[in-house]
Amino acid sequence: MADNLINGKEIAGKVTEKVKERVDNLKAKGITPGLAVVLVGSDPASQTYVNSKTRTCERLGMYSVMIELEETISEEELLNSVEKLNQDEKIHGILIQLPLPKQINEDRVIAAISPLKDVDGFHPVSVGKMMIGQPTFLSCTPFGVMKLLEYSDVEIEGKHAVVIGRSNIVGKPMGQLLLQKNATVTYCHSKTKNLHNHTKQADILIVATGQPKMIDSSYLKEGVVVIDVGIHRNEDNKLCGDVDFASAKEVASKITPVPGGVGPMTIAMLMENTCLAAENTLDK
Ligand SMILES: NC(=O)C1=CN([C@@H]2O[C@H](COP(=O)(O)OP(=O)(O)OC[C@H]3O[C@@H](n4cnc5c(N)ncnc54)[C@H](OP(=O)(O)O)[C@@H]3O)[C@@H](O)[C@H]2O)C=CC1
Ligand SMILES: Nc1nc(=O)c2c([nH]1)NC[C@@H]1CN(c3ccc(C(=O)N[C@@H](CCC(=O)O)C(=O)O)cc3)C=[N+]21
Repeated sequence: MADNLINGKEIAGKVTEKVKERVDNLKAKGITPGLAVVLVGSDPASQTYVNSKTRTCERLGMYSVMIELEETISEEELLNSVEKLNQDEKIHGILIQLPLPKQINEDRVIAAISPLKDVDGFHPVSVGKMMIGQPTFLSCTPFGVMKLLEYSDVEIEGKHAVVIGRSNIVGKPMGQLLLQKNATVTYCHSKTKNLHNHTKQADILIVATGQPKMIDSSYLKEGVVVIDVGIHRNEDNKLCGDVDFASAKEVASKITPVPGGVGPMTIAMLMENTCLAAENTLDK
């Protein structure tokens, strides 16, 4: 049943094509959108994402720098690097790859990013604006999921959307964006009782639990749209999501795979946000 697949890779390609046009327009005006990716330590998974971000920048003709810092760096040193990037006119977007090592307070580092360059949408100013429906940088993963739904002609208004997960970067903003499109939203999390009862009511189910293959067809209503945000790499280097794809695809009307679902969209939205950050400097 390949026909119920939501092809994130393909949709991300369409999104980045549009970004490319905007990049070309900006370049004609003398501005090259620039992204700085800060990577602390050498976690191989993080390295993969970071490489793919800088590669996509190159493909779109954007400027990108990768700043690699030692695992043992102090919070103060990291804050100094962030401040330098805040001041750097060639840099329009700053992404600090999470998680950070234990000695560093993530909240303080995120708060140090200029909200004008917060292309991840993690800064409290961006989150606050999103909550009250003002234009701002939206967190790339939930923003990417909204784009996936839009491109796949999934109706949201009046539908029951169930979000499993309530992290600040995925679950929480995800529910808000669906609410803004007039879905009825239920949040589930690790303390939720009778998870099946909630998920069985979902017309749209967003899974961001960080638990490999946790959601199988027993959690699903026939015809549900399933979006799998999860990403895990197993022993033999194969990727899987938080959804048991083989089981869920038999019941879902539409479903995202892993890889090739939400992941590529996260990167596409990061490019769009960086382009927007560069466009915003024109208005000043
Ligand atoms: N594709 C992409 O671009 C991205 C993918 N990811 C992936 O998405 C997934 C979620 O990421 P993230 O939000 O950062 O993860 P977190 O670990 O921060 O959050 C997981 C959430 O799931 C809830 N949860 C955990 N176990 C259960 C359970 N058994 N039943 C119900 N709820 C549960 C937790 O509840 P509680 O709050 O009670 O602890 C928590 O709210 C991960 O697999 C991650 O790798 C993340 C970012 C981007
Ligand atoms: N500040 C910050 N911002 C992030 O957006 C952020 C972060 N930190 N920390 C880690 C998570 C994870 N994340 C992914 C991005 C792309 C893919 C992606 O493109 N995945 C491909 C597969 C890539 C592969 O082959 O490994 C796919 O799903 O098809 C996955 C995961 C962003 N994150």
